[in-house]
Amino acid sequence: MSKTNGEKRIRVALLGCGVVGSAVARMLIESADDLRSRIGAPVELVGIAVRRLAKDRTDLPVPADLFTTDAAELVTRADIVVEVIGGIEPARSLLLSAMKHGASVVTANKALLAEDGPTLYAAADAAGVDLYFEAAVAGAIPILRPMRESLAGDDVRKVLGIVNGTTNFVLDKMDTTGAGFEETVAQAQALGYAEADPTADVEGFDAAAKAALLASLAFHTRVTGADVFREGISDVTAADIAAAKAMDCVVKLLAICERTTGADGIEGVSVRVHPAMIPRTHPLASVRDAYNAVFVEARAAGQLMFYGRGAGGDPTASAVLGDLVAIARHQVAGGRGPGESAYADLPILDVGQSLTRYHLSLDVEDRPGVLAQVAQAFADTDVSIETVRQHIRTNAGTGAKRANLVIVTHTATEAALAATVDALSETDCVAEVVSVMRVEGA
Ligand SMILES: NC(=O)c1ccc[n+]([C@@H]2O[C@H](COP(=O)([O-])OP(=O)(O)OC[C@H]3O[C@@H](n4cnc5c(N)ncnc54)[C@H](O)[C@@H]3O)[C@@H](O)[C@H]2O)c1
Ligand SMILES: N[C@@H](CCO)C(=O)O
Ligand code: NA
Repeated sequence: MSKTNGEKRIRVALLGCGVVGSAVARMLIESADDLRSRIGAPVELVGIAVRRLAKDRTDLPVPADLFTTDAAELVTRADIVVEVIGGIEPARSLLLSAMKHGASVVTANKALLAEDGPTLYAAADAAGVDLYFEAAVAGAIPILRPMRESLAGDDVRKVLGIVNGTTNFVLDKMDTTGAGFEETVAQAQALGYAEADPTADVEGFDAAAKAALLASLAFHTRVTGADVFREGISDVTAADIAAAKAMDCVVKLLAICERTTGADGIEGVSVRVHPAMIPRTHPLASVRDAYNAVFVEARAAGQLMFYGRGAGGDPTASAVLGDLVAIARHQVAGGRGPGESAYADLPILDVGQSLTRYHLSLDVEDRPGVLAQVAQAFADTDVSIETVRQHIRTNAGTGAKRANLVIVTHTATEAALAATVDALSETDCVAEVVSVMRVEGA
């Protein structure tokens, strides 16, 4: 902290002035009086690092001379550095330099934290400063601080969530309006939900980074984005959405983090992100639009649910400002927030050991013995069938008949199901395994 006219003030440097950064700048300026009262000292925005000075930012209530392209210099003269640039570099170097110069850090950068969080925690420890990142997971929803603080005395067993607004928006629109995939992704981008490169959202990288952060905090174990089994939604078709509807289900991109015992008897952490069918009666099915929701199951607390806006400038800025106030209070009153907690150091379980139910759609011949052959492929690979439905289709030209078989399994391991799919592909009456989707929450 520095002093002006004998009054302590907290100098804030903002790195990045995009969707989130501009909302943070606006809130810092417009709520200055309230923030001062809540913190016990005034907060002064001392600079905003941008890539181009020439851009028109006259809509922001910020003096033009606060903008700079020299982020490296800016981080050396702040008490709190807020990073909303995104990406690995230069964000990481800037944050490490900020901490070295004594600043605490607020970041919304899940990609960086999921790749190299321990380096940032170590730098925060070495400098005796705070590292807060509530905005990095599920935007406005308070979920990381509840995990780091409120649940610190409990034993978290499972975290199940919808943590990507863009994909939820896309899947919801596909379900309710029948709109196409590309069209809804473009809409999500225009609304400020999607990342600059929507691949990160659509292919599940964004959700995987968030799952890694949630699992690390929940299970006191280092989990990186690369440890997370990941499938995105780009292969989800209108037929999958219709198949889910026929089962009274919806398709959601889920992040699933579990502390569980694998088939080999070893306790570990299972973290996966993939699309799954969930029953329409499940609370997560009613998470619409770009909203996010996270379920937490803890031994003593039981089930908890966190719900709200997971993306967008203002909601994300709300989480950033919350962190900023927490840190500023520490700077006024002394003390630090929690650092890294990775003492449990549990192994990351292979995805092959995770258990779920599956929905399979098969294109098969329509002749005697087909069902028996298909059932044999399941029996041989130790996967138990729960239901089978068959629809006969007649080719209008040739009159030839084919069947579409829809099979839902009982709970099976991912490894066993993969073996079933291999066996089906080698069964001569099966023309194609059209789709395989996991079924959760039933
Ligand atoms: N948009 C959201 O809903 C949301 C929600 C939660 C977290 N986040 C995270 O917040 C961060 C920012 O996201 P965003 O949506 O505001 O992105 P954005 O692309 O709108 O903004 C990033 C800004 O940083 C600027 N920038 C890039 N490199 C820079 C540099 N070296 N110096 C100065 N400025 C630089 C870019 O020009 C851009 O204006 C990301 O880490 C993102 O994952 C975003
Ligand atoms: N692109 C992200 C922003 C929030 O991290 C989403 O769609 O949820
Ligand atoms: Na959050």
